[in-house]
Formats: sequence, C-alpha cells, structure tokens
Amino acid sequence: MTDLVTYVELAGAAAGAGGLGYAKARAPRVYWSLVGMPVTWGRFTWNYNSTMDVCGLTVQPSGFRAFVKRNVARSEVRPVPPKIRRVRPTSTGLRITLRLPAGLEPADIAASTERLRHAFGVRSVTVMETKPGYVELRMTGWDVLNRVKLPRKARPRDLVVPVALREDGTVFERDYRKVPHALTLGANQSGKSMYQRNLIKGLAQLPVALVGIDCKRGVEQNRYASRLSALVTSPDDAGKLIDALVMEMEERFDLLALYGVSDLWELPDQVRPVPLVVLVDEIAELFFVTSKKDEPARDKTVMQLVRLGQMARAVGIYLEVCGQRFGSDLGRGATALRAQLTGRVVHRVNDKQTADMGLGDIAPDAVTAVTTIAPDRPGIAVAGDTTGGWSRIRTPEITPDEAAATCREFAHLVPELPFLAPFRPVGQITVPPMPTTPPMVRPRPVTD
Ligand SMILES: Nc1ncnc2c1ncn2[C@@H]1O[C@H](COP(=O)(O)OP(=O)(O)OP(=O)(O)O)[C@@H](O)[C@H]1O
Repeated sequence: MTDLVTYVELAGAAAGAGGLGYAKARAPRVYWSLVGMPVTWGRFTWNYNSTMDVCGLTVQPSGFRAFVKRNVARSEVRPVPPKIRRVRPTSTGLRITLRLPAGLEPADIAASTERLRHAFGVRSVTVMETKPGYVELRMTGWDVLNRVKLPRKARPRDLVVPVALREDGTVFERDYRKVPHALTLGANQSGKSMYQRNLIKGLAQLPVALVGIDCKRGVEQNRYASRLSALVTSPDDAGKLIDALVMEMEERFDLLALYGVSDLWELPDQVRPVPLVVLVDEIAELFFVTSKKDEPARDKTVMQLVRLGQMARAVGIYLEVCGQRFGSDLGRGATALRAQLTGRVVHRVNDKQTADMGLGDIAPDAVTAVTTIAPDRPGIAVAGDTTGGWSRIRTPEITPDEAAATCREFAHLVPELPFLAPFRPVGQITVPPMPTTPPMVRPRPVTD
C-alpha cells in the first residue's frame, strides 16, 4: 500500500513538473502566473534594499528626518532606497511604483535597468516617470516578443491602431492624431511588410479613406484593393495622385477658413471630411529617375509630398511611409520629407548609417538598439518618438490573406470621394495557383 502511494505521488510530481515545463515553453503567461510571478515577487521583496544599495540607488536621509525617525545623528543612519508605493502583477510581469527620495531622478534608475534586470532575474526592466517624484519600474518576466499576441481588448478606435507589442508587455499603438506622419524603415526580410499588414488590418476597420502608393507594381497593396479608395502602382500615377491630394488639402483648408477653425476635428460632424491615410510603400521608387528629363516630374512629386507632410495634418491627411533607406542620397527633398515623418519604426538594417537616418535625429540612444536586432528575429523593430523615448516592438505574425480578408469584410467603409475616382483600384489581380508539380511533358507521337 505504501509503495502504491509513493508511486502515485511520484507520478503526480512528474506530471506536475512536466506540465510546468510545457507551460513554460508553450504557455508562458500561465507559467508566469503560477511560478514566475510569485518567485519574482518574493525575490524582489527580499532583496530590494540590498539591491538598490549595491546599484547606487540609495540616498542619505536628511539630518532632520534621521533625527525625527530614529533620534540619531545623520551619519549613523543607513542610506535609504526609493519607497515602494505599489506592486502590481500583470500577465507579463510586475509594475512597481516607486517614490523617489530627494537626490534621485528617473534617469538614475533608468541607468541601472540592466543591473536591476539581472538582480531580480527578469527578462527586461524599463522605467517610466508617472508624475514628478514617482517612477514605474516595468519588469517583464518572459520574452513577450517571442510569439506576439495582442491582448483581446486592444482594438482599433478613433484613429488609434494597436499594431505591436513592446518588450515591457504594453501595446504599441499608432495614434494618427498624436503622431500624424510616420516612417517605417528596414532591410529586406526585416518585417516591414508585416508591420504594414498589421497596420492596414487595423485601419481597414476604422472610418477612414485608405490611399495606396505602391510603385513595386502593386505587389504589396493590390491584395488590399477592396478597402482602398485609391491605388497607384507607377511613379507617374503617384505624381498625379499626390497632386490630387494637395488640391484636396487646399479645399479642406478653405472649409476650415469658412468655419473659422484651424483643425479638421473642430468642424461640425456633418461637414467634417473623412480622414485620409496615405500608405506609401518603398518610398525610394518615387525618388529614382532613369533619365534627366524625368527629374522635374520627380522633383515636383517630392515637393508636393513635402507640402502634405508640412500642412496636411490639420485637415486630416496622414502619411505612412515605408522604405529600406531614407537619406539625403535619395535626392532633393528627402531630408525635408523625413523631418516631417516624426513617428519612426526601424527594423533590422544593413548598416548603422540607415539606423541613424531613422532614429538619429529623434532618439539617438535607439540607434545602438537597432544595430543589435538579430537577423533571425524578423519583425523586431525599434519605435521612437519625438520625446526622445524609444522601445523595442514586434507585430503579431499574420498572413496576407488575413489582412486581405479584413479589407473585404470592411469594404463597405470605403467612403465616396469623387476626387479619388480616377485612381480607384480596378480590383484585385487574381493570381493563378502555382502548380505543385511541374506540368508533365507529353511525348509527341513520332510521325514519318
Ligand atoms: N512580427 C513577425 N513575427 C514573426 N515573423 C515575422 C514577423 N515579421 C516578419 N516576419 C517574417 O519575416 C519574413 C519577412 O517579412 P516581411 O516580408 O514583412 O519583410 P520585408 O522587410 O517586407 O521584406 P522585403 O523588403 O524583402 O519585402 C516573413 O517570412 C515573415 O513571416
């Protein structure tokens, strides 16, 4: 009987360990909730004071406080770390709110994140200032960018599209009203199209007009034709479409003047024109010319794009530009246009110079982070913003068919815009299925 109990206990323990091992690999959220979080929380509570001390994140309390609290001389009181105000577990890690003592600033904590990460045995630690005197330590228990799944509540709304996950487990959103124009850069096979795909899938569900410029003969955007109000696939047509957009911008400004407002969102609902998102795939194609006689047309197109970048935000026209490189070597107007595209997402690039082009002017620290993206992790990117902050992000992996299906489902949201009628996509090109085996060559009968 005792033997039987021992066997049952052993089998139970083995099954439990196997289950946890499986959960660690296949369901990291479950593993984190059952094992990782309690262990990390305990470790954090137990080691907090000593860790902050060795990381140099403590300060000597003031003489008055030392006297009031302990009635001893200041020099005899041990230095104190930031006070823990709140510990909040999440499905990906721990959020800890700290009250900074006088003498410490958020940058001091941010400079020690690598040391804290190792001390508390977590995947990553990032620091956010929540209000003056308070910071939030965001600890991630496992590599949330390994297999990305956005939380169910992350849904597109009011020109805000959840596109990716940050390494601290929060959702990276593309908010067109906060950051009207953006640039996505990356080498071949770095994940640019996947990023655009996620973006289009989200945008398709919103009441906006989508305009596609894909000078790679429409290979990327043609599949989204059902939800596009316009699609052009050659630099000549792109020039005409961009002219039409500039004219629309001017008409919208006239409307703003008529109502005495300075922004599309201040207009009454019944007269407010629909917001437009212009998706430019492979921007370099708009800059390249093969002969001198094409240069004036190219210069005009670029200049018109720069005008859109400078002014169109106020009238609800937003630019979403994508490319492999975007520097002054592209030609006249390139840096002026890039300066308008303040949202930056840079995937793996082939050289530091390209990383610099993407993030050097807005978040210099992020350039090093881009150069360390491993080639075997496509989709990882560094997203910067104009505040100088940046984060590592990755989009969920979705197929082109999934994004195209969403476009078809929301095709009824394509708004009626007569000025885009000449550029309306003619419909999707149906690609014949590839034969799985090469066609058989029948031997021809030999005739004399
Ligand atoms: N977020 C991601 N998660 C997992 N795999 C990804 C992710 N993003 C991209 N990939 C994979 O990486 C490969 C290249 O992705 P993608 O086509 O988006 O790159 P790209 O930069 O657009 O390449 P190109 O410039 O050559 O068209 C694809 O096989 C894709 O499945």
